[in-house]
Amino acid sequence: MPSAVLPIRISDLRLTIGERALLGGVNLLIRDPGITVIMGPNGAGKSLFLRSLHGLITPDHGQITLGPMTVPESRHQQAMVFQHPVLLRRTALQNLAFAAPDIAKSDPQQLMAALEAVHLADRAGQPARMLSGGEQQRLALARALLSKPSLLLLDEATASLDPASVLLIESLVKAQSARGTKVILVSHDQSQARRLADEIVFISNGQVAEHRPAEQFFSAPQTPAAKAYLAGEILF
Ligand SMILES: Nc1ncnc2c1ncn2[C@@H]1O[C@H](COP(=O)(O)OP(=O)(O)OP(=O)(O)O)[C@@H](O)[C@H]1O
Repeated sequence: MPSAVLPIRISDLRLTIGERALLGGVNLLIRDPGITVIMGPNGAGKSLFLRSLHGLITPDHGQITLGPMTVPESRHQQAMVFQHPVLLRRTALQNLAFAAPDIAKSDPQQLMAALEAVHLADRAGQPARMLSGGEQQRLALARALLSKPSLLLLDEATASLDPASVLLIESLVKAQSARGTKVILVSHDQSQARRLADEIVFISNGQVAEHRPAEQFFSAPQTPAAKAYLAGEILF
């Protein structure tokens, strides 16, 4: 079944701070389920864009609709994972219980199952903030998935993890996508984007420069900015 948040329509999204247009009129139509990877140089506006989708930032201008919903209306169907997870000073299990009090009351076994799914069942009673970076990120993902989101947003969620942790998170994200959750993730990691992406959105200077199927983007990028980015040339 297609995700309830599709299609995602973004029209003329603008955000200016001082004299700088950080988002300079983003237009994008995401129709397809699967995994959309957002790429682009540092400072291009990828995080601002993702945060706008999640309602953490209100742009000055423009519209976002997700299926029939506005951002506030779809918010309870969305979950977001950040590069640096924010966890409570409680155990791993208590972090999940706090995020999902209804489940904690009605079906606490589900919380243990969520920990098992991210290979953290044996860490249930440990303080979350004492877990390693990779373990904390797995816990953040388990927390995000508890709500069975229609839209999962990840902002460089694997940027500081070791290869095994990266692959585990990727496999969980792929499995969630296969269950019908629309996934939009920001990544600079070209190998990761090739492994995960159905399509690529390339953002440059606060605008969408390319939006194409992943294999086409990687084999024949169209814009000078995307060509330079993929070639590892620094863009300022
Ligand atoms: N609250 C803010 N006030 C002023 N400028 C901001 C603010 N938040 C972000 N910016 C600027 O907006 C630009 C885009 O930021 P954003 O975090 O979206 O970039 P990004 O594409 O995610 O970059 P990176 O790949 O480095 O994470 C950057 O130049 C950043 O400095």
